[in-house]
Parts: sequence; C-alpha cells; structure tokens
Amino acid sequence: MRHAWSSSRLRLVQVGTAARSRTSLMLTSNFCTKRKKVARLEKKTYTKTLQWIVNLAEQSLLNKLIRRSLVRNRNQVEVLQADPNSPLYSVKTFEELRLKPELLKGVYNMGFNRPSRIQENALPMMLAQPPQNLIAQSQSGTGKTAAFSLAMLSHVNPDNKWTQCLCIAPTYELALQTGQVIEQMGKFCPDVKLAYAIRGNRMERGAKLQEQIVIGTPGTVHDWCTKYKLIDPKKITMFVLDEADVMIATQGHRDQSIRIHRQLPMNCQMLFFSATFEDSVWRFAEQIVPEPNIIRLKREEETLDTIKQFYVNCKEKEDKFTALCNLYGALTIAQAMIFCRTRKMAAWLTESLTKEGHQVALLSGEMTVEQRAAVIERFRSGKEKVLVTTNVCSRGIDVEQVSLVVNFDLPVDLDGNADNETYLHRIGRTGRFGRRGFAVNMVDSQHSMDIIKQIEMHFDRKIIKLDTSNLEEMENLIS
Ligand SMILES: Nc1ncnc2c1ncn2[C@@H]1O[C@H](COP(=O)(O)OP(=O)(O)OP(=O)(O)O)[C@@H](O)[C@H]1O
Repeated sequence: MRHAWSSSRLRLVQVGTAARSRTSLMLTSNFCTKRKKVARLEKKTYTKTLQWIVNLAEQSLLNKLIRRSLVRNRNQVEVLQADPNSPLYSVKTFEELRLKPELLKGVYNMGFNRPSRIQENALPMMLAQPPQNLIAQSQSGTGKTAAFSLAMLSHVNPDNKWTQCLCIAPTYELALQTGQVIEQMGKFCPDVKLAYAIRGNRMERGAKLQEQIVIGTPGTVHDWCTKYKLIDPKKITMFVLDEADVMIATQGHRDQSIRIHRQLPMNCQMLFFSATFEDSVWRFAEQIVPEPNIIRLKREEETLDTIKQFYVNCKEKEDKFTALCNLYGALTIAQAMIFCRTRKMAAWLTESLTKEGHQVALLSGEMTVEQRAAVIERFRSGKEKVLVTTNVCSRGIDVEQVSLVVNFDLPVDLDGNADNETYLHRIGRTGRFGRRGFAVNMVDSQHSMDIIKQIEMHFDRKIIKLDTSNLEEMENLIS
C-alpha cells in the first residue's frame, strides 16, 4: 500500500490532462455556436463526472486504508493490552469492574474488549462507596473520556429527574465529542438523559432540567446554574473536570470553573482528568480537591512509544511545504493534522495544499463555534484528509484515523520557550488507543532547534532528525 495516496493522485493528474486535451480538440474542430454550447456543456459534465470518479476512488482508497488499519489496530491493541508496560494494559475485564449490564452492553457495542490501565485503575475509585475524589493523569488517547463517562453513567439514579453529574470541558467541540461518547455508551440506559450546556443551546429560564447528566463549557454551565437556574448546583453529586490542567491554569476558564465549584455541596465527588499536569497546576488541583486519590504519571511515561517523533530542518515556509509534500510521497497517510502558529500561515498552507490537490479543511479561532464543530465533523467522517489548524483543537479531539501530526510551527509559550503540554496534546491527536502515529516538527531556526532540545529534555525522549529529500532514509526511519 506504500505510495498508494500519491499514485492515486498521479492517476488523477494524468486523467485530467487527457480530459483537457480531448475537450480542447472538440472545441477547435467546430465553429458553430450551437455546437460550442453543446461542447461547453459536455466539457462541464465530463469534468464533473471525472471529479466524481476521482472523489469516489479517493473515498474507496481511504475506506480500504481504514479497514486495513482497523484490522491491524485490533491486533495491535490486543498485543498492547497484554503488555504490562503499555498504558492499555489491564488485568481485569469490564465485568470485573462491576459495570451494570446495560453499560457492559454499551462498551461492547462500541467495540471495546478490555479496559485500559486508566479505566481499570480509576473506575473502582470513582465508583467506590462512600464516594472518593480523584485527580488522574493518563497519556492522550488511552481512554480517560471513556472512563469518566462510564463513571457518570454508573453514578446517576435514573429515577431522579434532576441533574446529578456535571462535566466541564474547555471547548464547545470537546463538550460535543464527550457528549457523543456518553450517548453511545449509555445507549442501553434509556432512562438516563444528557443535556448540552453549550453556546447556542437556548433554554427556558427557570425550567429545571430533568437530564441527569450535563456536559458543557464553563461559561454556559455557570449561566445555567446561576443566571437561568436550570440546574440546582446543591444537587450535584459528581463533578468532572476534563482537561483539568487547562481549566485551572487559564484565567477565564479558572474563574468560571472555581465559581461553579464553589456552589457545589461539600460532599460532591470531584474527578479531575488530564494527560498533562504542570507541577504548579497539580499542586493547585490538590488544594481544591479534598483528600484526592491520585493517579500520576512519571515524566518519562507521558509520551507514547507508539508515536514516533521526528524533526525536519527547513529554512522558509516554502521548504516546510516541500518537506510536507515529500512526507506524503513516502508515507501512507490516512488523515493528518497540521498545526500553525498564526491564522495567516494556516490560510496560506491550506491554499497551497489545496492547489496540490489535497482535500484540506481549515480550522481557526475566528470561526464561530458551530462552524468549527462542522469542520471537525467533516474531517472525522473522512470528507477531508488534512486538517490545518492553529492551536484551537490541540486537545482532546479524537479522530482515530489521524496517522500524522505536523507541527508546521512549534508550540511556544508567551516567553518563547517550549510549551511542553501543548506539544504533548498536539502529538496525541495521533496514536489513539494503540494506533501507530508519526509526529513531525518543522525546525526553521536556531530558536526552534533549541525548542526541540527543550522538549527532548523535558520528556527524556529523542526526537529524530529526518531528511525528507532522502526517500530511502525516510522509509527506513519511518517503517
Ligand atoms: N477500553 C477500550 N477499548 C478500545 N478502545 C477504547 C477503549 N477506551 C477508549 N477507547 C477508544 O480510544 C480512543 C481514545 O479514547 P479517549 O478519547 O477516551 O482518550 P483520552 O485519554 O480521553 O484522550 P485525550 O487525552 O486526547 O483526551 C477513542 O476512540 C475511544 O473510543
């Protein structure tokens, strides 16, 4: 299957050229206006049909890739789940975690066979009686969302028609995605209902919600609790903070989250989850969560072995673009996510990739949340194979088929130092639940080389140099 994508594009170019010459022949051989009109129409139909065939071919190629990678991945997950060194390893089965039969049906229906380590360790703590608080860290894509979704679905009493679990996520699209996981998992729990506290979801003021679980973003959840009085915070018995580090480290989120947190009853169970926790953020989390159980990774465990990390030396943005095209020539890439620092760069890259014939989606901060969610949905369904973005979706977004993440610009903090947490979240968009993934960093200056060194030191993990003009070397390194 190597080169499959590039060879399909080659065919597309050849067919396109043939089509152009045939149509131009047809046009020059006929001087009659009517005939010209017909010819124009024929050309249009011909081009449309061609485009349709090409789309179909690409779609079926992608489907084939997806099917192959699903089979390969099923085997890979089974191997990893039996390897005590893998974060997917577990000793217990879902049955042994004492999930209700309808939830067991839900997880098996989603294709899960065994729990991952975080699920195996966190679920007993989250379901213990009396309730226990938890601050938990686990590598990206290892099943944290699934773990706390199961905890909420297990926790609620379906007979009580009021909100009992509150889950907060940092972005609209992440709240939607988590909501979809809860809905899928709770498919066989018809009496458990879920409401989305996200922008645009208007509710009647004062009409108390009957949904037992509410998932939302901090601002809207806060409004629903205080301004609209849709939720009685005193009746909340489980509070989940997803991407907890960013929720307590970024000013706006922290203020809202703390305001919500203050209204909850003293005995409300607190569950904080993230793949990353800077030391200071961890200390702060421990201050606001009383007597927590703690699941914490060692620094060197934070990166996943299944994601291979590289850097490529490039001078200008044009070199980065060429390197990217070379990568496409050498790798079989189902879907890719590319991170840029500015909207301008993201727009330029999107245009350049589109001109090259790639199906590209652009996601950036100036879009409305609904537009952003629609772009992610199209990408998730495979309509676009490349997603170019600024930092807006570095966290949490779960698209299984992403096999390549490119840092077109490296993530830096306000002082220009390496932003290690963002780096980890970005590369974690690939290598989901045991899948293989590649992360490629474009290095365009001494400063960005220093950042690579900082990242290497921070995670104690080598980032390997890749020469994208040397196909043979590249194939050896990435195979
Ligand atoms: N036990 C399991 N067996 C098989 N697949 C699973 C299991 N648990 C979760 N998954 C799948 O693994 C993928 C990643 O899971 P999830 O999104 O819960 O990870 P996460 O740790 O929350 O990731 P992130 O840190 O990026 O937020 C999802 O596609 C999910 O459906």
